[in-house]
Amino acid sequence: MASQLLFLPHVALLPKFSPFYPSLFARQKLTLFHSTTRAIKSSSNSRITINLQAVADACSEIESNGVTETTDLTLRNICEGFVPEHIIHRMEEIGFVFPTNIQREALPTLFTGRDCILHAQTGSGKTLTYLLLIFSLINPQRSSVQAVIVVPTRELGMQVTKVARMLAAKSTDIEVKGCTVMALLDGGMLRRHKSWLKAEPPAIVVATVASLCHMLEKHILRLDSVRVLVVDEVDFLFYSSKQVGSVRKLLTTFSSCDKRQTVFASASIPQHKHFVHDCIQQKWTKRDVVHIHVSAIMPMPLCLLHRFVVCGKKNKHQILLALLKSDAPESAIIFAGEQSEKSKKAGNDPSTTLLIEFLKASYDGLLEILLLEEDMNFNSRAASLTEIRQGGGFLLVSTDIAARGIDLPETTHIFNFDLPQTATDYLHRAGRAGRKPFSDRKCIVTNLITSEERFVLQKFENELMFSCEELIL
Ligand SMILES: Nc1ncnc2c1ncn2[C@@H]1O[C@H](COP(=O)(O)OP(=O)(O)OP(=O)(O)O)[C@@H](O)[C@H]1O
Repeated sequence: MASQLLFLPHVALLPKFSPFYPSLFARQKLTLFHSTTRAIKSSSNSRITINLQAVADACSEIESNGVTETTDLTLRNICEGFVPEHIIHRMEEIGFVFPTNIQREALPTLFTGRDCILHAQTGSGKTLTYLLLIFSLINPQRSSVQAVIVVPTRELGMQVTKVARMLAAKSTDIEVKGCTVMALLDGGMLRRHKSWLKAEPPAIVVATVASLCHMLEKHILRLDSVRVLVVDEVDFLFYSSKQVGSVRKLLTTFSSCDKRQTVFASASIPQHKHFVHDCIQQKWTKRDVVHIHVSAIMPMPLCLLHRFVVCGKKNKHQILLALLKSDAPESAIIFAGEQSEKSKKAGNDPSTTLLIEFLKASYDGLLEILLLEEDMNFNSRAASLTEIRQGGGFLLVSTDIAARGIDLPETTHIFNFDLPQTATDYLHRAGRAGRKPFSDRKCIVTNLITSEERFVLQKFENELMFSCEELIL
């Protein structure tokens, strides 16, 4: 570990216009971080180089200096008295024993009933955080919808539903009424859901915005009894021109912030001060909403190593193939850009199709080659993810549809075959790897870029405060 080098820009060198520019408190922590690190070497390219072991040491020092404490506190210690015993028992059976930083920092505040914005790195366990709050509040004896979780995609909805159902499943030795969880997602059987909602409303609904609003507009579902409303990947929903109107309506017209506890979650909340201000002004949350920002000085998980390879458009496929051979990932996601309207009109094949065809013809490794993209029908999309979750290694070729929230912990490598559009997209794509909270395994993010794209990658590095090393093949 100590031999790995990591580059972290000095606070004075961070671009102030960056949406990820840290708050004053975080800047003070970053300054403290720099001053406590002895492994600083001067560098000519406006960056300082820090030994990774020193980073880890300095972090725990900062953490014990008021950010988080490293104690033997368990999730049970935090949840007892709030979350029913059978849920705590299930949680431990599944293997969730010690809290991650966001769980340790957020749960005590959530249990006081305050609205919260959970802002923490990818793979840091935000899902379990808000689910534990939900289980602390709902009463399975009551036949009404008591918690709603809004997600941007069907895939993320299925995943959250699965975790909620796993926690709610009755333990064999404990007799309790089970709590029902409905997945109300785009592409689902809405007619069946209508009958279910009328006959016996589930306690928890996990929904995509369009399906949820459809049910609300048709008065098939009401939010009167909802005690918690969670919006996961909140920045994505607010920045999506298709969904933002419905999300606002959901937060203010279909229900009122005074009558519910509101929780927003994401690894990226650009302009977060502005967002908190909007939350209060627009009555999306109560006035005393708490912004819980974990790892404010480092939005990117430390377990990710970033590198780039400069290549021409013509040899990109071959370089990818060479990297797959030399890196031998356990499982990998290859991100390709979405096809432009212009390219569609010209009758070109999308980048994803070309990649899949190339890999099927040339890759002779053991990993299964799979595709996930918006243009596939919902059944094929589900089939790809089911295949992945059945085990065995995979090479998933995908657009940004797989970049948000999808949890495939066996992913060790990310390849940006095409660079993402924004630093936020980079953060979420990269964050599909390195998703085992207590593992010190390093995962690799590789960017295949042309020499002209180097400055775009540099911009992402500055905004997200990480550094990419060049790999010369
Ligand atoms: N306390 C815990 N102990 C062990 N593993 C945990 C714990 N909490 C969560 N995990 C695991 O960590 C992984 C990431 O969790 P989760 O999907 O909630 O991350 P996230 O913060 O929502 O990430 P993203 O921002 O990318 O959506 C999951 O595989 C989950 O099972």
